[in-house]
Amino acid sequence: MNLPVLPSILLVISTVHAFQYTELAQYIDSHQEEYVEALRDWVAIESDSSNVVKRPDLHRMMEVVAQKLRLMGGTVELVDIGEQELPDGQKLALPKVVTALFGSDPSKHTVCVYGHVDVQPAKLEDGWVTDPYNLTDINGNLYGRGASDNKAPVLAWIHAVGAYQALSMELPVNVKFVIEGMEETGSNGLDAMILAQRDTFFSDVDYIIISDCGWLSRRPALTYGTRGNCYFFAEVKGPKQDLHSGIYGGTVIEPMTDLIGILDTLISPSGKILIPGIREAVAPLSDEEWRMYQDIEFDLDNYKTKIGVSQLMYTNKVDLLAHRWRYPTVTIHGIEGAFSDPGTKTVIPAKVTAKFSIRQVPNMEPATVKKQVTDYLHSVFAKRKSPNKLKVTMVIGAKPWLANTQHPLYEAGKLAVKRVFDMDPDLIREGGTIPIARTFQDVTGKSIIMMPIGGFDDGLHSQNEKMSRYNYIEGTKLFISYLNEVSQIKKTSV
Ligand SMILES: CC(C)C[C@H](N)C(=O)NCC(=O)O
Repeated sequence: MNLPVLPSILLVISTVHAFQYTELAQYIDSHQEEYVEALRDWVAIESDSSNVVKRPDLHRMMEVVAQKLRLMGGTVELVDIGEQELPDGQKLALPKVVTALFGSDPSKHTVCVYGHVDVQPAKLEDGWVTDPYNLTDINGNLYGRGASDNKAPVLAWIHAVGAYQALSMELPVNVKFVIEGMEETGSNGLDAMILAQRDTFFSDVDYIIISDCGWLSRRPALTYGTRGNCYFFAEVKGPKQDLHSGIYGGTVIEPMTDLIGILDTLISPSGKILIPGIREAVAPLSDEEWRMYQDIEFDLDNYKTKIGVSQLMYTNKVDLLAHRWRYPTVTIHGIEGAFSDPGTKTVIPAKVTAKFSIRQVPNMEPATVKKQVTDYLHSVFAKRKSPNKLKVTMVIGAKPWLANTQHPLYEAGKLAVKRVFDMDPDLIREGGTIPIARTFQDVTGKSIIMMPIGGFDDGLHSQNEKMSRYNYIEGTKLFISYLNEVSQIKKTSV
């Protein structure tokens, strides 16, 4: 006799959800300026994790995050993750990791949102049009270091929770946060913290959500893979101090010449990695992957124009996407000790250290890569019969991460994107690295989704990094909607 009532109950439930979203979305729109101001405050903190001089700013950044979450009534902790040993042996306190909890209803799913608030270095003289630490709105784009990577996405998650609270709406899931301050330099200390808290903080976490990446185009995306990264220092040491190149040039075997010589053996001009064993380890591209890449809308000419190059390494879409996402590559980032100021100093640098990295993909193993690179560089160096000394160290060894796109987390993501943007998302991989993604997966055994809100042209790590207001604000609505969709996932899904 109760049966006829059922459809009207369903109608009521779905109406309530639709109503909630509209109200929440309106709330977000009407608080847009406040959110931009919050981002301005965060961008103003020079939380550069690679510069030891900026470490006090980084500590302050973590305090600011913790305080914001405390003021919202979260259960917040600043977790001490110990010290970092610098190359000269000096010890430096790592920025504390902020953990927070909103809600602990055992009948609900618990999601853990991971993000970071440290940034890459940025100086006006690098070619920024605006002060990198003064958020500047130009035509709806918010320029500032860390705006997209990853301060706005972290704030968007916090604001999504805040909107539910402000409207006295119950959060559809329990929400935990893990916010760190060392992502850009390899997430030092975070692996150990996750391992230590596996059976406490992480024990009731069902799913992990990361929003530390970007869309491929103007279409929203869900990300199911990231490359890892092995970062190396190769130091060549010669004379006891720098020398005049006129007085001594031609008589000494120069460290820089040795270094450039060995660097030139890492990768061919056409992008072929020359270190034995690296290419052989890579999982072959499957037919299914090929089809997925083929189906993605991606304009190579537009890509070329955006980054300002006349020619790309590959001329077809599938090859280009595959080499961006799921093949390794070698990048030489810079040489410490080299003369790089304006002017014409005539010096023979006594000690030079090259910094290069190799992006990792399945089935590469950082420990194996470390040995392959070290052995190879020493063998190439030996052939030069140089009296100089070579030292190779791997300073970051982050593994790649790959998710199952059939998991209900991705279905929920598609529904949330559809609701907010009225279109289906691209399913993409990311060429960059989120060092902790794989650790989360291996240590907690939980499923992860990456839900980017950054634009395809945000200029991460580059001059004039930005986050558009549109992505920031609509992204916040996406997170609001996603929390609701995740709450609908059947409790049995791992
Ligand atoms: C696009 C990346 C995944 C963003 C991430 N925050 C990052 O920059 N990681 C370090 C890296 O070098 O990839």
